[in-house]
Amino acid sequence: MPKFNFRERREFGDQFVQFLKDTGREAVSSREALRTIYNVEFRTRNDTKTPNFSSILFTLGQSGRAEVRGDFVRFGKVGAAHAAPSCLSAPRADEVAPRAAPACRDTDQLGLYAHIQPAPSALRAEFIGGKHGVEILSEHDRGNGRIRFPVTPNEPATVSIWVQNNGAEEVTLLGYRALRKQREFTFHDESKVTRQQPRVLQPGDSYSIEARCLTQHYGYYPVTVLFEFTKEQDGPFSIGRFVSAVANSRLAEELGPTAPYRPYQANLRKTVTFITEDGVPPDSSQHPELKQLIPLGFYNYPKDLITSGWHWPCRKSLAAELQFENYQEKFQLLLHLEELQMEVDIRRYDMQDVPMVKDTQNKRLLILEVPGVAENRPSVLRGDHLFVTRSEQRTLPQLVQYKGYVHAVELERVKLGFSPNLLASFVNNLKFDVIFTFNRLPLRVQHRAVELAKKRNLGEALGGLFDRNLETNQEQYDAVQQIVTGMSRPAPYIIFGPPGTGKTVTMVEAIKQVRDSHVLACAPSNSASDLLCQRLLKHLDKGSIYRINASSRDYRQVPEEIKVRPCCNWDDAQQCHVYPSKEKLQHYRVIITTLVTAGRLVTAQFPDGHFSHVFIDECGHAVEPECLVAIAGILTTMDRETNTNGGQLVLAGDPKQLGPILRSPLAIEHGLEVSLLERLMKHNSLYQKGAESYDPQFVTKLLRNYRSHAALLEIPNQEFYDGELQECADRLISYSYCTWEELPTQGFPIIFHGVSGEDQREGNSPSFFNTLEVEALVTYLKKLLQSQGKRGRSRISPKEIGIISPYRKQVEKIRQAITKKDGDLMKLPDIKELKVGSVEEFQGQERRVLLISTVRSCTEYLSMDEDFKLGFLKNPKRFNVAITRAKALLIIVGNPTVLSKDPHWNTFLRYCTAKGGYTGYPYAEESPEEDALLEELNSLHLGSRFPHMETGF
Ligand SMILES: Nc1ncnc2c1ncn2[C@@H]1O[C@H](COP(=O)(O)OP(=O)(O)OP(=O)(O)O)[C@@H](O)[C@H]1O
Repeated sequence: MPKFNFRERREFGDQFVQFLKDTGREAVSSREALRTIYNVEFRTRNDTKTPNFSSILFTLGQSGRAEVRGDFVRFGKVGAAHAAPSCLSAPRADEVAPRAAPACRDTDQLGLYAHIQPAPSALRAEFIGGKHGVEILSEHDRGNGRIRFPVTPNEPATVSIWVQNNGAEEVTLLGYRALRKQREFTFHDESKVTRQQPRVLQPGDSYSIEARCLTQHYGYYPVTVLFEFTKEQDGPFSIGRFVSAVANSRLAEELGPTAPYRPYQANLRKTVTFITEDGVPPDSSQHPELKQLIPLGFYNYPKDLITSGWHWPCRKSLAAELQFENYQEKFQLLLHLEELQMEVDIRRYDMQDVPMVKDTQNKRLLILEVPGVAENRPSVLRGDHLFVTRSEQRTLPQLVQYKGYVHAVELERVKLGFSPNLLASFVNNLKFDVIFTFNRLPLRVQHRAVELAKKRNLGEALGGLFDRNLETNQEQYDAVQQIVTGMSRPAPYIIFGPPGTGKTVTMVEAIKQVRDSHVLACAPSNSASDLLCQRLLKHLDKGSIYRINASSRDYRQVPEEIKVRPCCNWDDAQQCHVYPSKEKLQHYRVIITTLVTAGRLVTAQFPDGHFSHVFIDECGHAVEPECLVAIAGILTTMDRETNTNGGQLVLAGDPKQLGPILRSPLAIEHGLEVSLLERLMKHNSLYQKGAESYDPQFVTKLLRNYRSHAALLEIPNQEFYDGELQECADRLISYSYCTWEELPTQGFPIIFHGVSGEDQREGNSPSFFNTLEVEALVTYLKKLLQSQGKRGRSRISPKEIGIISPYRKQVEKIRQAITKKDGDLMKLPDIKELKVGSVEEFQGQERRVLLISTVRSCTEYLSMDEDFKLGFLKNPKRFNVAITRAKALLIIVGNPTVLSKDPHWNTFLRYCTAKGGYTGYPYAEESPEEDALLEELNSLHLGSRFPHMETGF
């Protein structure tokens, strides 16, 4: 190997950068493209010997002349050596709670916060940096201390790592070792260097060490290697490298990142004055039949909420216990705080210099590509708006900003209606800077709801916030009878219990039985509202049910059953969801909406007493003001003297399943995370357990599980339900996979398939994906769907299978694999009915077979910051929901090492292993020796702690 010292390599690097500029290619940022230019053009210009590409790139990185992240390279000064990529400045990690999540439902949760990577700390630079002239080099250098090479299962792959002394004095190599053992890796060197048998490296010497990887499984195998040295006057020192081998299947390769991950860049916009020109909204939002009689205020937060730093009087209001007196004030403040956080968060999606083109089908619309919109990043729905300014005018002190209304969202692009002025001067590919906004409507209807609650004196309907002296009725009725007779009024009736115990079924039965009624049935998400509608359709005359979708809802996501028996507000002629007049709506016995869309009924001002019942399913999943949207202005409170016909509120849910989704850590800290259901059950004596049971006048606890095989209930029962849950499922279904040939152990219908995958990200999406897990899922799906009806097993159709993944990006990749990449699966006629979604989208749902891909995997270990890596897999409620959706078979695909760091997942993993359900990548619990890794790192004289160093950049 030719010997070049650091200075020489840097000079060659500088020449190469100049060469790129001279040939007009300074903007090339793909590492592989640059390597080709270097090898094919630059190196062959003359006969001079040159260092290899990896080593000059490494040197440019070291000297602060290039930023290298995976395949992405940017030349130019990046500040000090090892400068951090310009990571986001806001929101800071400590500004958002790890458990917090965006307010938009049915979206990926953690992914949103996953971008908040700790900056690549100086400690990492210190760990990987060359010292005393000693460098570690490899052909497979990927920058930032990473050496990564491909491997094929069952074929050993070997790469050389060079230890090179570019200094002026001799140094001694004392040895090298993997910090965390990785059984796939072995290391070899000619002299078998050890402390007892060290190797002296004279100035200019190189010494080669071979890293060899052999694996039987597809996977990502990372190992952190420490090279230890000593030098006469300077004493001992060490240099680290993150070595990894990757065995990818073809599918995994195809699904890999489409663009290098670019984390959010702080926006550099200066303060300018904007003149706004309004755009053209889509038709349906202009002339609805349903008149808007109660105006909806804007409820903007007071501007001084930011400037005064919400010290006083906010803190006092927040700290105060919730009373009916402060009900409105406290909830409105919490909603303002939540909105402030949403404003901070949405900024990361802003774009600069993006072209728009005219829509060829509708010349009045412009098309904007928005990468990430398909996965709700940013969440953009029909009727929402955004602002654009002309990029070339960016530096002007006064700017015209054009408001564009979203007419349609199609995959990665949106169609926008702008002012005629902009259209008149528009030419295709004109570039714009884009500022996204979020829809404030959900916040506004919640503000109005808490205001109405106060005005209409709903204190008692909200569970007797201050008057708890309600007469109790000791008679034992079952839940349905209680609801039918309305005995709990004015207090709400609560149905609660573990998953699959029939809460929704009980609610549907009660709705069926309440005669002479007008019912509003709601749930927080579209999917749970659809479920209510689907179940009601089985029992009620379809002419008596009406499902109102928000005008922004994508019709393609409405379940077929609701479309086929048209009982929803889709208008074929207008091709949009419409709001019929109040008079028409009053004829329906049951109206079903999401909680937020119920606000539209409030605005329409139905006559007092029109709605006799409000049923809210999955109530624990909504913040209290959100529940209130479907109550305040809808139900009148029953009063024994003045209004005996007052309405009945029925809430169903499980406080152990998913709670409300919030962004603001302040709002969470001060109670917005506590749902109405949870607050009533925790703090209201009516709903507390008496000596033996709950008072059936107000509450029913359901404990018989009609959904799942006993093996599936074991862990949730033990971890969350004190063993009270009883197995009552129909065994024809729940035992239907007990003899499936793919089960590691017959009779135990759970497969825990260990995959040593890799966390990946692409483009500007902070969400993670893991293509090796997709590969494993696809293999199981084929086995399930292709070999049907064997060994007494009933046939299964795609609609009886569900796949859950906590990350939006993984959901997208799985869908792609099933419907576009895998030739066998995409051919299946009903494959589109196989639901793939986040845990949120599966709350309340069930499938005969359920697969879960947990995504997060080991990356470069330097610390064991498992908290960060696990992210929202760590949330017990999410864990509980995910593993309780299956009736007969549950398959988990994930990394056991990572999952075992969470107590619940670890219990589950141990359980599966003990029962013989574990398969895939061989996994053994970590030895205490491995757990001592952190201590060892801390003893390397590289600083006192190693937080967050494992994350890839
Ligand atoms: N009394 C019953 N007899 C037989 N099957 C029942 C009974 N009650 C409910 N089921 C069935 O049990 C399953 C779960 O019911 P349901 O969805 O209502 O439960 P849930 O408590 O709402 O669940 P989750 O908490 O997951 O939302 C459904 O398949 C339902 O048909």
